[in-house]
Amino acid sequence: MSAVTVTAVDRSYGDRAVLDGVDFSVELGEFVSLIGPSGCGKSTLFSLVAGLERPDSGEVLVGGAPAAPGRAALMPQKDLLFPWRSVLDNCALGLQVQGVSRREARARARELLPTFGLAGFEDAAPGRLSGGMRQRAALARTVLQGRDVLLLDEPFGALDALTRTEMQLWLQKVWQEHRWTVLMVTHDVREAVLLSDRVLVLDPRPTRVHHEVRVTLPRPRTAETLATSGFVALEQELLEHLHGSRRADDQRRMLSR
Ligand SMILES: Nc1ncnc2c1ncn2[C@@H]1O[C@H](COP(=O)(O)OP(=O)(O)OP(=O)(O)O)[C@@H](O)[C@H]1O
Repeated sequence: MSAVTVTAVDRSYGDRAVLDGVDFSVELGEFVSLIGPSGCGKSTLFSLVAGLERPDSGEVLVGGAPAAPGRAALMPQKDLLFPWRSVLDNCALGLQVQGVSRREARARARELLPTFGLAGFEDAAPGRLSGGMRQRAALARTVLQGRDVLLLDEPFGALDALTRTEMQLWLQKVWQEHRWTVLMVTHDVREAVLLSDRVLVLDPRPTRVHHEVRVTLPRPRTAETLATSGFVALEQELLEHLHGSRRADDQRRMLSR
């Protein structure tokens, strides 16, 4: 059984079709990335998998059952840490919302924080953390919810290039240890290849998956992997498909004028 199955999903807003026949699946413990141009419906797709919205037609299954709130944990683009709560209390929040007592939620968060490089920062206010640390805290809060699937929406988009690479390598390490099932949206082709088992390219307006790349590069992938011919070839293949879909999108827009 797949962790996530999206079958023939359509979604429109008014008379505007955003998703049209989207099909894909994510296997248990797999790391899959979605890439596509801005505004192509990635966040809409995430809302459907998170069970926050329903498709007009088609089916979204998480763990074999229809998507519903509470099956997948969503880490939004902005970290949304509350400035007035400590790092520990921010991380515990996801569990408290599920009805876990504050004491128990804090204990579980305290246990996990060292893995996320946040030992010693439990009582700090989020404002004292670097950008990378804030993202690790937001990810800890997401992971702590103990859901079947993690949905990461451009988790490192706001970080500088050096911190971003560090965070990607760190995420790969903790993912290899824990084997969460991850579906990640990113605009960064390099990030997608570095982290994923498979990368799906979305063709916009209306959106569907139009190309899939399987990344079989051995793990752990390192900073050196980025320069290998195998890595560069995959990056190139994805860029060609991404630009191809962008060109097709421009043509469609020209024709509809
Ligand atoms: N609630 C809504 N009502 C009307 N239109 C919407 C709604 N939500 C999204 N849209 C439209 O659907 C399209 C897809 O939006 P969505 O946010 O899913 O794209 P995205 O790929 O996540 O964008 P980005 O990469 O910029 O974050 C956009 O054109 C957007 O304007």
